[in-house]
Amino acid sequence: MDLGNRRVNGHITSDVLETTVNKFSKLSTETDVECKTASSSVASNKISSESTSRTRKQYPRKRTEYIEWPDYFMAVAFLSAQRSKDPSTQVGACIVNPDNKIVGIGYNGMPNGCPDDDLPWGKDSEDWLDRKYPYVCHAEMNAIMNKNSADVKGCTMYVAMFPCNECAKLIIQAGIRDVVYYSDKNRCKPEYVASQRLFTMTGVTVRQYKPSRNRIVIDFSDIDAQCMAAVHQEVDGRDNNDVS
Ligand SMILES: O=c1ccn([C@H]2C[C@H](O)[C@@H](COP(=O)(O)O)O2)c(=O)[nH]1
Repeated sequence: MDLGNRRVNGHITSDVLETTVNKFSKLSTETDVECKTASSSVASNKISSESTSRTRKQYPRKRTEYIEWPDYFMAVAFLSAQRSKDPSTQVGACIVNPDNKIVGIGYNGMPNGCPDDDLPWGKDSEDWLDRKYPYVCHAEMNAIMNKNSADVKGCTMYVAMFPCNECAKLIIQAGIRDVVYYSDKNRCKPEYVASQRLFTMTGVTVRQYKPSRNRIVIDFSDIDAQCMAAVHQEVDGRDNNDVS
């Protein structure tokens, strides 16, 4: 069945989904009216007025403060960045397929098996080998390497920073077609000018993310405040016992 879904940047827009849902609910209401009309020939006035009110049933409306797809994916990238141990810049990336499924997440960090404490995290040492740059894996690279699907062809990458030239190469080679970034603070540096060149040549679309809200707060007490209070009580109790 053709649901009439429209895609923007490979994503089904929520307004289209809503229209589709409305189409379906209209269809079921019309069917309902037909059934009621047939039965009304044998029913009393009372029954027919009951059925009219039933066809106008008002369901509780959906929640409207839900986060939109782009905010959701960028927030996942930002949350992932919080895993980074880089003291100056934390970057996160989230790869999304055309069905709005997340297929890879990554943040900047040292390669697997390299202890975080044995490598430098600074950027100013005189000796290049004593800086973080030769060692750290970029968020984009990690997101691609961490993919949980066969490939990431035709996907969109949401990333906290405009990708550098090395990441641009990886993005292109992996078949990612769209990049949505948040910060462009480095864009005038040569390696970022190079990435823009590569993206333009290969037709990878790049756009800056404009958040529809300033903050997305994760509050563990949102779902079950009582549970949260109980957990705190338990932790406080344990702390008090430790002291005595
Ligand atoms: O496209 C990029 C560019 C950089 N990163 C990472 C690499 C480093 O850990 C930091 C940059 O450190 P600065 O101190 O800001 O020079 O960001 C990345 O993941 N992706």
